[in-house]
Amino acid sequence: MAVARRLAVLGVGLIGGSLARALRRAEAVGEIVGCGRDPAHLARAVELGVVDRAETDPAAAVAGADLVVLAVPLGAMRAVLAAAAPALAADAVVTDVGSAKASVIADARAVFGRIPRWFVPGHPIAGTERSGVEAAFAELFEDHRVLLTPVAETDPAAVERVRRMWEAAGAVVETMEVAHHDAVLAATSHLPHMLAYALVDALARLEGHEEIFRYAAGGFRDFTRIASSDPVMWHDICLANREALLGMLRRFQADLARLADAVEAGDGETLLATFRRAKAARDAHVLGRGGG
Ligand SMILES: NC(=O)C1=CN([C@@H]2O[C@H](COP(=O)(O)OP(=O)(O)OC[C@H]3O[C@@H](n4cnc5c(N)ncnc54)[C@H](O)[C@@H]3O)[C@@H](O)[C@H]2O)C=CC1
Ligand SMILES: O=C(O)C(=O)Cc1ccc(O)cc1
Repeated sequence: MAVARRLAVLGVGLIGGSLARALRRAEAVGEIVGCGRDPAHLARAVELGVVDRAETDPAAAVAGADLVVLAVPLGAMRAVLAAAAPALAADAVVTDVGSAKASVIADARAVFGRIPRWFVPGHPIAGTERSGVEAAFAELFEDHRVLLTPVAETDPAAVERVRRMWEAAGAVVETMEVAHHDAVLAATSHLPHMLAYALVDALARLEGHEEIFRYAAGGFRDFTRIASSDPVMWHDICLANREALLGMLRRFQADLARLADAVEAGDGETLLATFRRAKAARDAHVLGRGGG
């Protein structure tokens, strides 16, 4: 089913590239125009067949497009949207894929002086620790959730178009209130990334860290995979979702301090109770066992 005549993807990396691949595979779009800063990366995106045509100027990329996806790091959203704004077609629907939503909405308000009715904030809850167009694949969003966070000004017809786009890419779309989205993602995604980065950094700064990493077991690899994620992207997410993330970090600090106290005091009961609670919660909610 066609979702766009011409799709413009601003930022042809892991997410923009995967979306382009998925929509092409579904034969859901006519032409796909990619936009980025680096001509070499763009040439590669064309060579790989991810986009049909590439532009380094966002205005040139969105000209004549009826669907525009902003897929740049959060810190670049405002500048890219501002550069594209003068060339947006009257019938264009614009959406984004940023990992935090209030900041992108503030960016749209800053660029247009209000939240445009055709702007639909969105976030695919799917990704990997890799980045760049080489890492993009069409199946990335299959059976994964995409959260759309429309505001009072958003046109329901625009939300519907973006919903159809993600469904064509194989995703399951839900809507969520903006602040709630940012609070939930701070807990489930942003905090875990901070913990993985902090753990690897702490160990990497220990004397003899080569030996420590050499003997790291599977659990360490599982827990720290996401510390290989792009530092600039995560710098941007932390700063864009500061308040919600800080709340989770402070809460976690207090819980970790309680665990340290239990270790210091030899308080096995507290340790066992914590581990049992965590195992039951993970088995139920993450593994889907035990009625989660
Ligand atoms: N990586 C992930 O797992 C997920 C990322 N996101 C969000 O998706 C967005 C993109 O992330 P990825 O695709 O992972 O990053 P990426 O690094 O793979 O791709 C970003 C692309 O944007 C381009 N870019 C950066 N600054 C630019 C600028 N000023 N002007 C034009 N192009 C620019 C880069 O050259 C690159 O091609 C971010 O906002 C991120 O928060 C959302 C869900 C998952
Ligand atoms: O690699 C992983 O496991 C991720 O958690 C990917 C991811 C990164 C950022 C998002 O906003 C959503 C998903």
